[in-house]
Amino acid sequence: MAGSPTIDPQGPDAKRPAARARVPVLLPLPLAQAYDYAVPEGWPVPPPGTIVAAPLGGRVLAGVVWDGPGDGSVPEAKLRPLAALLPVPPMTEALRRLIAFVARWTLAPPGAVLRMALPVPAALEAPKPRFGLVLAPGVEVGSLPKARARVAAVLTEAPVPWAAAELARAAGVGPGVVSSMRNAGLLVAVPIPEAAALPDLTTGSPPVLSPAQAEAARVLRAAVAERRPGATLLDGVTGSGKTEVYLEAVAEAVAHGRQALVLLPEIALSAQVIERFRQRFGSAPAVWHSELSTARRRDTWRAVAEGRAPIVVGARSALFLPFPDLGVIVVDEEHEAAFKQEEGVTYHARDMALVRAHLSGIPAILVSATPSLETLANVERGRHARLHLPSRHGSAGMPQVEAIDLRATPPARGQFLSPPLVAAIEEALGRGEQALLFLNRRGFAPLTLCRACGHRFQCPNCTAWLVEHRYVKRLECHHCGHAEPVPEACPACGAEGALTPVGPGVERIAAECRERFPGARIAEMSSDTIHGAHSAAHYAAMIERREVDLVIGTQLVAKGWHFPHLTLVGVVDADLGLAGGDLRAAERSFQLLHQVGGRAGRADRPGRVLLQTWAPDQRVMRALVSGDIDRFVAEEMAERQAGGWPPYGRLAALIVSAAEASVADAAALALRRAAPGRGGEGEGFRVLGPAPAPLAVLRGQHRRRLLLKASRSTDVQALLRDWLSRAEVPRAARVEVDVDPVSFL
Ligand SMILES: Nc1ncnc2c1ncn2[C@@H]1O[C@H](COP(=O)(O)OP(=O)(O)OP(=O)(O)O)[C@@H](O)[C@H]1O
Ligand SMILES: [Zn+2]
Repeated sequence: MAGSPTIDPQGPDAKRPAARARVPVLLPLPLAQAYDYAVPEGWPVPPPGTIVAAPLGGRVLAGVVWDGPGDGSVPEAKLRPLAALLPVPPMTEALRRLIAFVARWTLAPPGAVLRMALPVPAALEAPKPRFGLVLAPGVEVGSLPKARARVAAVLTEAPVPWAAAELARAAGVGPGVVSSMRNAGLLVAVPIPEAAALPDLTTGSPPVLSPAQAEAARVLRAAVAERRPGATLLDGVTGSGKTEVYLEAVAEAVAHGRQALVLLPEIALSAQVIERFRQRFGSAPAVWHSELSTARRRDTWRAVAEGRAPIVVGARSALFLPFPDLGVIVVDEEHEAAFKQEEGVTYHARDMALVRAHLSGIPAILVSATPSLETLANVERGRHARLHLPSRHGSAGMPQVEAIDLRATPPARGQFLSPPLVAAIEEALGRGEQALLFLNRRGFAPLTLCRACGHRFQCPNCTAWLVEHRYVKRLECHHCGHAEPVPEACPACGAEGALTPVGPGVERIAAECRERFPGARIAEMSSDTIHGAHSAAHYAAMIERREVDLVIGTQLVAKGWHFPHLTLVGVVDADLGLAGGDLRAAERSFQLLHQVGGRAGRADRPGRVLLQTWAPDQRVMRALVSGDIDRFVAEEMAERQAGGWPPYGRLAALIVSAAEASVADAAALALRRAAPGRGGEGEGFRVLGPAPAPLAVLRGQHRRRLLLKASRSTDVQALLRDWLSRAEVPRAARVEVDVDPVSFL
């Protein structure tokens, strides 16, 4: 051993205490980085992904051992020790990398993203063991008095742990009998295993697919079976069976013992959709959305983490659930703006679903009858594959779409349904079929004014009119929730009885219909009448049972529903979505109206769609009438490309807000001055603004917007980070960053 260095165990090092292991822990708070913690002596060093409890200030929080070296800035002596290792499966590397990616992409602190992945602290605690009663060994049933014998008989017949109350009920005795038997040692408590059985997903039945459906299903099944990463657009007209096809991909994942995640816009998470899963698989999927109770969230989160939930159907936040072994991600209605979270971490769930699938090395399926231009551009670039279903299933054809030119056949004064639409409704009702009138505006009238002095009712907190809601007799702001009673007299001039509603909301259309079609049974469907999945299901069932003739609704009824007897769709104001200069106004209007129209004639009777418009020659109207989606997309793409707008360019918005207009202006100006490049212009990018946001005042906050417009190859995040670090924004102002904005309010 001569020459080799040796370590003297008695050397000076031995006298110092062994260096304590330290691990970085990311906590679910808006923190930019993980903090270091000491691993208490005798503990194994927890690997990245371990869910731990760690002290911060005076409290103890659940966090995740993070990747990479810690920041190392805290001297060892000051390092606080971990409080506990929590009894939950570790967070997978794919999910940790997703969190890091979302944080980088949206410029949100990683801890704020982590919070979305640890949304129910209660799920991280060990489930409390539950106990049930069984018969003590050796008890002679025959020797017991009558009441006790009845209890013993139940337990002999069904020797499983019983809850005391249930046992008493089953035996037909009072609860006192059970507790006295327990005290006497005749019954003993044993732990009840957690209700953890995997649902049986084999009893449902798939339909016989058409050749086109079967071919699409085959391709998707193969991708899932082989764990082939990459995204596929599954498109096809409304009612073509896209859902049936992606359910096959889900079935394939489940057959391989892997999990499947299906993301839906919150609004589409209806009982009807869940029922489709139940029918296909024989068992209900796990459901995840914002309305769940804490208990349901805790159970579902744990079931997912422990691999006991093979299929999860959820709104965008389901993207951050702790799947140990995901096999496929489906994003249904992928074009929906609702996938973008607008508050807090402003992420786009469709885009980040693609990231999660990529990080997990699994296929993603994007589903839509009217795909987003973003997705279509990715198909064009060869980044996504595409499967197309060309026609409606079975005998159902596409509905016939016609525009009603309001200039030629205007509604009568003070009314909103034109003579041709009224005639079509009468015909449909006369045939015993159902009609749907669509208007994407809640309430009775979007504006109230005084005929005497012209006073308009405006929200005191927002740049917005107050909307009259006649059933509750209130004027409401749809942005901040401000509400006030409708006054008798004009607050400006004092004139009485001079207040006039201007324009229609669904309540006003319903009123007009009640007058015009006195015998018709009318259902109004908007978020004023429908509170949550339960009441939506109630309405849907009434419509299915044909207890309703005429449905009047907002976008709540536009999507996903399948009502076989509904043959006529009337769009009250087809121009509504085109107002305002939003980049995506035409695209979104087309998608929405096409979806609404797609509710007509889905079964054996032909459907008809009537669009009331003042501009029948407008591009969107022509596209809807001709049904030529490809041409519309080509025209829209050409415009975006010419202007360098998404999907051919990139955008990021900075929204400045402050209680004082002058502070908002000063902050916006400071940002403008610090803008990257020369005068806000550089290689591949340009800063636009500041300008007052379309909602210049919202909830009492004055708002200004700046827009960074860049080429696709520009590193927008790097520009933004550098920009924000240099800008000296007054403390009283707030700056929000929205990368890839979807809303321009
Ligand atoms: N092969 C099939 N056999 C029997 N029924 C089918 C088949 N394909 C589709 N259907 C039925 O046709 C209707 C429309 O299908 P589905 O909802 O899957 O279409 P979709 O393309 O997802 O529609 P949308 O885009 O409007 O949501 C459903 O009631 C579905 O059960
Ligand atoms: Zn308001």
